Amino acid sequence: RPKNFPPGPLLLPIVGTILHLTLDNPLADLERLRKTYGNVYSLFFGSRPAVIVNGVKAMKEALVTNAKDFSGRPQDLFISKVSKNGGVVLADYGPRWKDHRRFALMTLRNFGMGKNSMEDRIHGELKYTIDTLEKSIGKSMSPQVMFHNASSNIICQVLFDRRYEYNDDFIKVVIQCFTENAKLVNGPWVMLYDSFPLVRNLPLPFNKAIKNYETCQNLVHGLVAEHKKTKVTGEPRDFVDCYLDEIGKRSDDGSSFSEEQLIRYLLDLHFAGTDTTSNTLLTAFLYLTTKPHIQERCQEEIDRVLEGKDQASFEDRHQMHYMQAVIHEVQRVANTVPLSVFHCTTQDTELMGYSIPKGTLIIPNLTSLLSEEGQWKYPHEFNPENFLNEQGEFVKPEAFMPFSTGPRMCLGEGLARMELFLITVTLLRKFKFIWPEDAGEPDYTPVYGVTLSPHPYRMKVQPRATQ
Ligand code: HEM
Repeated sequence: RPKNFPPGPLLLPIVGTILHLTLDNPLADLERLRKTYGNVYSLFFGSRPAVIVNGVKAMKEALVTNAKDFSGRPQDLFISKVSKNGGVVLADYGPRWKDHRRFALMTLRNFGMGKNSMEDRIHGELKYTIDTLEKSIGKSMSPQVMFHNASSNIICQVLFDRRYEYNDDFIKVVIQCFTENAKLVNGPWVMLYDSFPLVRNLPLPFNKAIKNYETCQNLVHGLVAEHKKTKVTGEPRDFVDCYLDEIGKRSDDGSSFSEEQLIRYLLDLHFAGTDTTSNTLLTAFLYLTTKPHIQERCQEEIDRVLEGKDQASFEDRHQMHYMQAVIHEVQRVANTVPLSVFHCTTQDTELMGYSIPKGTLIIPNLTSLLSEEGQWKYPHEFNPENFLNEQGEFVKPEAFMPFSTGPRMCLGEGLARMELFLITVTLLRKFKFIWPEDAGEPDYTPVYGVTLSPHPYRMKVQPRATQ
């Protein structure tokens, strides 16, 4: 370890500290190491040094106070190879990332306003979700495909101005690729790829992720080609049109906006906006279905606040303290992006008194915040009281950072929060969700990957008597 580098377990030649991790799910090991070495410690993936950042204090010092030093992205990991360093999620800290991030935030904001607002798009998609659930009344159904397609369609409407039927081949292929890659990318084979350059050319399972990415790239390429044929300059229908207009505007200044970038950017946004939201919704309905007293209390609040209204609006959340607490508690236990997206130091820097050289891999362990002792009333159980004060009002503890923090924080947070609220409230208002008698004990342990997801489950659906 370099001088004054964060401590960590014994380093072995060639393997580094990799033997301290269970490669198919290292989360429990990372917690065990935090207990031994403190909130800032180091690991070596082969010869590559990494610093694991845990707990609110260290996370804020790194990602907010010293944001500039800690906002890079490593450029030589497997995922960067898969996406050929394009897009925004994995772009290194610098002008290309900044320009693209600003552009996406502005475009998402513009599509959030006006007549065909984001709320309308979400409610539009909810009609199909409701239809799917109505067809399942009296039977037990698996909600996986439904929630993946709903989240995917909401972002597809913003990106491509279109939605897909739930059995459409395009969307089936894309979602299959996304869900596979979400598990491959933080999985054991990729960990080996990132740690040991010698294995990179072997025909190991990580090559499937590259193929999946290429498949999606080709499909999206077709959509961009179609847009180019039909678009009218200055009258953007969606994100693709806005970006193509932007390429036109910036054609002379050596800009980083290009069609190749656009395709990777679309895949980034589509993936980042689908797998995360749908896995959080799956977690929400797993808990709501298996904890009927919580479901009923949400429904009482929803009925009271929405009495006489056709549909929920995002503004209604301010009158729904309990519902808000439940959704946030779902996000806390869902821990959907457990190790965030890996960061990297942009220059030699310091963290909690330790020295960290430029180029060090930084792993923000968001898991450590979401169950940090001292930050939560009930860190290790599902309990909406974690977000309620003595008066029963909704409060958000500072350790609630499922979207991370600082300049690289999730740029889809606003959209994701709106989706989670409107979808959960609308479905709970209309239906009662029941855990099937023959389904056995619910399994709350998540399946590990770059995103965590619940194990597949089934639920029964009944129309609500009040509807
Ligand atoms: C429950 C849903 C979601 C969760 C929990 C989540 C969480 C995260 C996290 C932890 C990061 C990494 C931040 C960092 O590196 O510090 C991230 C980045 C990102 N997310 Fe989300 N996300 C969600 C939904 C969305 C949606 C709906 C979109 C699409 C609009 C989106 C787009 C992005 C993008 C583009 C980045 C990269 C930002 C950058 O590198 O500058 N996310 N998200």
